Amino acid sequence: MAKQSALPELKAAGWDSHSVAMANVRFTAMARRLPSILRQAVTLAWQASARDTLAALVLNLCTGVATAFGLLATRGVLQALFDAGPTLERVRAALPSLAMVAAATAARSGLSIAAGWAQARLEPQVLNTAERRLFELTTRVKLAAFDDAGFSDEMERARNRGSLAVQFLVRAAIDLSAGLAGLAATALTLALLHPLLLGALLLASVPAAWAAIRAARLAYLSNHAHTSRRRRLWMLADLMAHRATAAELRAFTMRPFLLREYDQMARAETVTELDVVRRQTVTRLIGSVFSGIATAGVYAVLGALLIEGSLPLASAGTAVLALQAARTALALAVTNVNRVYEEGLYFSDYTGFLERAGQRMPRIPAQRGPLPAPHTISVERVTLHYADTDSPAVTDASLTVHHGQTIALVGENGSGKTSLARLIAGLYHPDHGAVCWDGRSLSGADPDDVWRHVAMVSQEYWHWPFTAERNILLGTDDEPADGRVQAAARRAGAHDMIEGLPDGYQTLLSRNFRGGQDLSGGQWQRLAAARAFYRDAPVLICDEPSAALDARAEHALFAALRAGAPRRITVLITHRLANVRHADHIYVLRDGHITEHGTHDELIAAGGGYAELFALQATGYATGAAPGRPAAPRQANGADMPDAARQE
Ligand SMILES: Nc1ncnc2c1ncn2[C@@H]1O[C@H](COP(=O)(O)OP(=O)(O)OP(=O)(O)O)[C@@H](O)[C@H]1O
Repeated sequence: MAKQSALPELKAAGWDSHSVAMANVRFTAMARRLPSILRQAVTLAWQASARDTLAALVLNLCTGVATAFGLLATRGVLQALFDAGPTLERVRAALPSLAMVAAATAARSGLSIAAGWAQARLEPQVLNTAERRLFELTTRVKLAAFDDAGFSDEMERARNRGSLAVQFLVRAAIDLSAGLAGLAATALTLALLHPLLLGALLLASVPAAWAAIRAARLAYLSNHAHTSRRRRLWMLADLMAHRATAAELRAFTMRPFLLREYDQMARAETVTELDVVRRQTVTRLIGSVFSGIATAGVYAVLGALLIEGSLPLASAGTAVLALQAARTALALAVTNVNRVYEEGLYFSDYTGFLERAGQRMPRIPAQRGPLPAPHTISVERVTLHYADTDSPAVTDASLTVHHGQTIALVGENGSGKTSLARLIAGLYHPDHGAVCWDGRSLSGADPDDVWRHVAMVSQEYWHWPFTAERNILLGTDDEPADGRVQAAARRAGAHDMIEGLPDGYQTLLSRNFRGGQDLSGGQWQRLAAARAFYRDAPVLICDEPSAALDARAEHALFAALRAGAPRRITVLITHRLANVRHADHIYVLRDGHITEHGTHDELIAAGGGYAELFALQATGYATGAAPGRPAAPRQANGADMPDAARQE
């Protein structure tokens, strides 16, 4: 019996309902939507490059005019050839029209090539514009938005398919303009030959257009319904083919489990896709049958007009050619109506995301002048609730810290230390209470203004795939010439390690690129600390800055932090309590509440939770040390510290 998937069912997110509703609209409503999709596509293309958009559209229009011109010239040729008289004279009489046919054909080819060139130039510009607009928002939205699973899903759809859809949509819209121009040209020719033929042609176009739009809708609906499953498939594919997971996957013999999960998802996905393909094929088949019947009807009308004598033979011959050209133009138009509609649906994911991301932007206050570096940070009875969680991560917490002071946040896992630090740094805003820098609430400040003053060594730092030097310079536009990078690396104990890399500071730190190198966890952490030292910000937040460091590096790092402390406000989070003894004030958190606070000595004397945890750790280090008494320091002095930890 097949095993059940170990992963929980995915729920549809609330934000999704609008696009489900949109995708479920009826055929007529879809047809009504097309002009608005086209308008948006042309607007975007115009913003990317007005010149190339105009060129592509006008050149396609001119191609259509050349087609009509060519067809009407053909009628002149046929009229001359079907006239009474000797053959040579008839051919001679047809020559001017023949020359016009040749000129129209050459013009049509030239114009169509030029239109293709304008379109080819336009497409990458459109993609860049669309992506740039997306990334402007994703790098600016409130951090809290990323806690909402729906937002991440939506962002993924907009990023992976949505921005590509913009490019495809513009391509389809311009191809559609070419198809429509061709269709208009042939329609005009037919209308000039006999108005009844035009009506018949328009009727014949309906079934093909219906089939195209319905097939597109089916594909979108299926894709839409399975985004979550596809994400899970990609996630599994990533887990099975990634350098970072390769070792753990083997050590925990996870291969059968992951492959089984993959099989289950892939099977369900294939069944769905085949179902969509079957329904699309049936739709296209019905469309083709009706389209064929309608075309036969058009030729029947043509025959009737000819027999009745209301259409001369030369015009009938031209009408046959025009109908053939109309079929080609119709096929182009219908294919691209299909594409425009389909891409328009994905495009709505993109525009919808832009709109909703726009609503999650931080509120920039009316100008109050730049926020100066804080002398005092006060946290006033703050409570923070993450999205989709039942209980708050921080509850009614208050603290104050002044320039030159170091505070430490300690407590068990999940007690709210990182969350409180994020509030202090203005990365999140509290639901209740306020975080104030010199009396000014961060909720009313420009976030960039706040972060300018903050350096952060976070618990989960990213391995940025840049050179070692750029990893330290991150977030600055500095030209690294004055030795400050090396000085920061020395303070973080990273200089010797970087010098030992094949290209020193210019070594690319990513194995995804040729010649790139990777670092150990501790080496990356030193680099993260060097980045914070380089930034030399007035507020320094260190969240478990030494979790991956060896004892010597850890000692050096904390010595460097202490040395620089008088120049800034330092917020320190660590589970190694020996490192917080020097803090001016220690706050102990439990379940989001500050349960104790004071200096190390005060907290030890109080004999509460901090004293208990400290004693527990101390006994682990000092064999024979009595619980409640600190362990002997691991380094009596800084003599064997790497680099210049005592430089600050
Ligand atoms: N982005 C988030 N979205 C939802 N819940 C979160 C988020 N970040 C943290 N939490 C939850 O908030 C609570 C506090 O987390 P926080 O990371 O602040 O704890 P911590 O004290 O720093 O823990 P640790 O010592 O393990 O780093 C935890 O219950 C955690 O699951």
